[in-house]
Amino acid sequence: MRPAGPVDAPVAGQRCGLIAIVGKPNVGKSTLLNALVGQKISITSRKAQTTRHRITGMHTVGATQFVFVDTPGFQTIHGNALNKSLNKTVVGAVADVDLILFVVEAGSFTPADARVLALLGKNIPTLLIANKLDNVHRRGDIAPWLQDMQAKHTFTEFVPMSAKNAKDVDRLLDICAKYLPEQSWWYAADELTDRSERFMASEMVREKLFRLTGDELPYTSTVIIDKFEEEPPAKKGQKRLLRIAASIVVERDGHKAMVIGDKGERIKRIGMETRVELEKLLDCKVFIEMWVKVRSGWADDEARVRSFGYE
Ligand SMILES: Nc1nc2c(ncn2[C@@H]2O[C@H](COP(=O)(O)OP(=O)(O)OP(=O)(O)O)[C@@H](O)[C@H]2O)c(=O)[nH]1
Repeated sequence: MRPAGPVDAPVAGQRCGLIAIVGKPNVGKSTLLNALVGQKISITSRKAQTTRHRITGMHTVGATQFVFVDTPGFQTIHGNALNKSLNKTVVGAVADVDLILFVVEAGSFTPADARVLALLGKNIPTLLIANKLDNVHRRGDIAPWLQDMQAKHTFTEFVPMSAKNAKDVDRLLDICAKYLPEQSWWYAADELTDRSERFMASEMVREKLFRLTGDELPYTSTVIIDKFEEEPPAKKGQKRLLRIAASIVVERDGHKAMVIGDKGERIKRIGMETRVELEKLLDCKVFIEMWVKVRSGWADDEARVRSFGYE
């Protein structure tokens, strides 16, 4: 998982290291990653289990390069092939990092949180991120809750915060910096992610899909990018053009109708919102075509899960 080596010769005073963000579904891991990186690189939604891949996001400030890994929310309820693959990703992500951010909702600790915590070794410094503090109205309740939490695991520090509050996020970056070893940076200072533009496009479609279908569509739907072609700018001063064709794969005909929406309204909107955000993120013009395909039982079929890129 660690990159092969420094991009440049060692530079005195530089710090660089890996930070894993772990927690049960929906506690705000992707929101936190985006805030820490300062750009939207990981999708978020109100629906649990939107994140399926390990995403590396970078943030370089001063002499320090933070390299973040986002993990899928640890899923223990369903034992299908997709979920087994998700769980393996989480265990792999925490084995080899310099710091772990264990994210929970402030004031809450459920059996699902406990199952994730049980995966974390004792040797890697772990911060308890008590997120969504803005939802806690009785702040006095937090101190006794933190004491209970210390009895569950030896956390190096407690960080009550809100991933939506910029000051809290800056404070967390300062805290993280001191856990990173002195070594040369792995990436250039302006790199934000090691995922490809093609991957970012599929994630963006997936986010719009989840947001615009509300709770109706099961998380077993997925997105495949069938075409991703780049054309250089036609004239100087213009932007390059990306031609993208994306398929939304669902399990049933009824789900297909849901994604398409009345007179195709919903799929049109998914395409339009994806285009607007991708144009901003990738600084280019985007032309996107969308299709909906039905492949029943794909989430239960291990070979298919692999062929869709979930190892
Ligand atoms: N009020 C409040 N809401 C938050 C905060 N952080 C995240 N959220 C919301 O919590 C929901 C889940 O956030 P995500 O970032 O998608 O959660 P996740 O842990 O990555 O979820 P999975 O992908 O399911 O593992 C979204 O609706 C966020 O807007 C916070 O600090 N305060």
